[in-house]
Amino acid sequence: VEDEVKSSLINFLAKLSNNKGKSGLLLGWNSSSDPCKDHWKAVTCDTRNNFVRKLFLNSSNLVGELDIGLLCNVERIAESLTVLHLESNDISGVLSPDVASCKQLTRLHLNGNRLNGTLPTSLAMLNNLKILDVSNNKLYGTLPDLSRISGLTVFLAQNNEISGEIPRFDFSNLKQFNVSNNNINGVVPDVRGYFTASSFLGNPGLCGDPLPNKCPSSLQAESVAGESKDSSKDQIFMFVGYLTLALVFVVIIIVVLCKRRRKKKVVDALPQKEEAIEDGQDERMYKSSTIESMGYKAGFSKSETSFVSADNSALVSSSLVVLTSPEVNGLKFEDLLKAPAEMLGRGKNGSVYKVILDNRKTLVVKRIKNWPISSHEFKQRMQRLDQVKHPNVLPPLAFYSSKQEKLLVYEYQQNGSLFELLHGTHMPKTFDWPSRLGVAASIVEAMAFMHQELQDDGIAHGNLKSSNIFLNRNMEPCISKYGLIPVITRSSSPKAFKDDVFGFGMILLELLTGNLVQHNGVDLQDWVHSVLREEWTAEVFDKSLMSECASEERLVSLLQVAIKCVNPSPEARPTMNQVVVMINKIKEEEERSAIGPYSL
Ligand SMILES: Nc1ncnc2c1ncn2[C@@H]1O[C@H](COP(=O)(O)OP(=O)(O)OP(=O)(O)O)[C@@H](O)[C@H]1O
Repeated sequence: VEDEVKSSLINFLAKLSNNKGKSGLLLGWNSSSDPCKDHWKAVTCDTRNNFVRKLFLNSSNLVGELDIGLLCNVERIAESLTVLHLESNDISGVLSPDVASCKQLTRLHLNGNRLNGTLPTSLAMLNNLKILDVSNNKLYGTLPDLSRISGLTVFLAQNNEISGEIPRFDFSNLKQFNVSNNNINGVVPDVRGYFTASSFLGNPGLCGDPLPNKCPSSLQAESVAGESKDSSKDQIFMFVGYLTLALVFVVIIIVVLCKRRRKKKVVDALPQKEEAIEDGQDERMYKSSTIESMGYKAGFSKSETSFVSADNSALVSSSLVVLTSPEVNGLKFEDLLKAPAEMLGRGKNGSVYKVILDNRKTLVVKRIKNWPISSHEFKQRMQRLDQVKHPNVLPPLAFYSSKQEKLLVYEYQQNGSLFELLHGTHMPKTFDWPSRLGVAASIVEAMAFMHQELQDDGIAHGNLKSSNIFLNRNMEPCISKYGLIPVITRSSSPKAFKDDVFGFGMILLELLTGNLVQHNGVDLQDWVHSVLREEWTAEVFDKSLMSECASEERLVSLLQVAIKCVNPSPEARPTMNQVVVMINKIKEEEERSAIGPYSL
């Protein structure tokens, strides 16, 4: 490490410790040794190039003054320093605008000191910043506008003397936000339900949702007026945007109209009500309707429907085939048709409805249009799937098949999907590390079982993702929609099974990071790789896992399994059986550590 870097680090620490050069206080840093090669205390370096990466000077009894320029004005430091921990000391002084030169900073922890002055607006130039914690200081002045920092996930500034209004933030990106107990005034911006009142309380001049005190209408109007003034430039962009959208919309309508005209000529079977719903002409019909009223008479009449067992179903082509699950014993098509139905979702290949039967049993009917699979093959597949039952796989309960559409009936899962559990706004506090590991183990066990049973039939899951994993009434994972993919030719079949392994790897990454598969246009696996390349492994993990002190060793082991599963080359990915072995090993280690060494 160059002399300039060394002397700047020493001077920075000396100033923080009030120039009291006591050796203990200075952590033994001295100019005759090397911060990286001699492993200075509290310093982490990049082993490849000996650049200083992280400084851990938190809780170090530092009572001096902060001079961030001593670090950030040295190019070699500014270009490599990613993490700076100074929290829980007694440091005074101000954070100078020089901080902006430390461009690589991802975490800046200054909380729990006596810092005063205003946060510099130049903080907005720290494009890589993810965590900024300045809480519990004596900061005043207004908050800088950090909305340009797209990756900021934590902003904490509570318990200061900050005034002015809350500037713009991208609340959808933030995982933690707190400005409580300051002197902030004005209207709370639209936090879209991401944060509760506790993030804003203790600011007498602040009002509006989610705070209990409503804003006086004059203030509300002022804020709207203010916003509109600020956003005059935005409005021009928005106008251009809307114009483009309108044009696209017109083009789409023309294309849809042309298509519909062509379709009408070929198949004239769908009744008009159905078309209206599918084209979104009458949204009100979705709710409190029945499947029948939604046009499920399409292509067949009620009188044609009949209850038939799986065994002789192939003889009756236009009937609901009820499979062997006892839950739907005696289900008739009429029962489905007359039951109240609610649309849960609609994709490009069909829609999903929640149906409540007379006996209060709640089902889900998935309707798939134009699935390129012959009715014969579809029936064979459903009946094969019916033979292969696993407690963590949601079996199809019944199905209907015609040339244009297929219907599939599943049991409704009221606890929602794994996707909602991980990324929804109502995430319970209890989705801790042991539960996540348990969920991963159950999914992979079930998938390995299904693969083993169905490999010869060439039936893979085909779309394994967290939104297709539901939580049953015991909060155990249940894999849904197994095998709902186009027919796989024998030659492509091994790849489909390895694609399931990829899907499972992505679920592991979601469980470990708490992030979405796609975020701001970046694929989760690419993001994870980029963080690992930089040797910032701990930064990958979900903050809530870190804060509950989950074993980093086992988090890393599971991460390694995930990385193997998402290998770009399908052949290099492990089989589901191999993944089971790897995950069970981690689970056993976890269980051993929970029992503890003395209880044996
Ligand atoms: N068995 C079920 N129980 C409860 N909710 C369900 C069930 N099946 C689907 N849903 C819900 O219905 C909605 C639409 O389901 P669908 O399967 O079409 O989801 P999708 O993930 O958008 O589709 P795709 O997998 O084709 O991309 C989702 O909100 C899903 O959570």
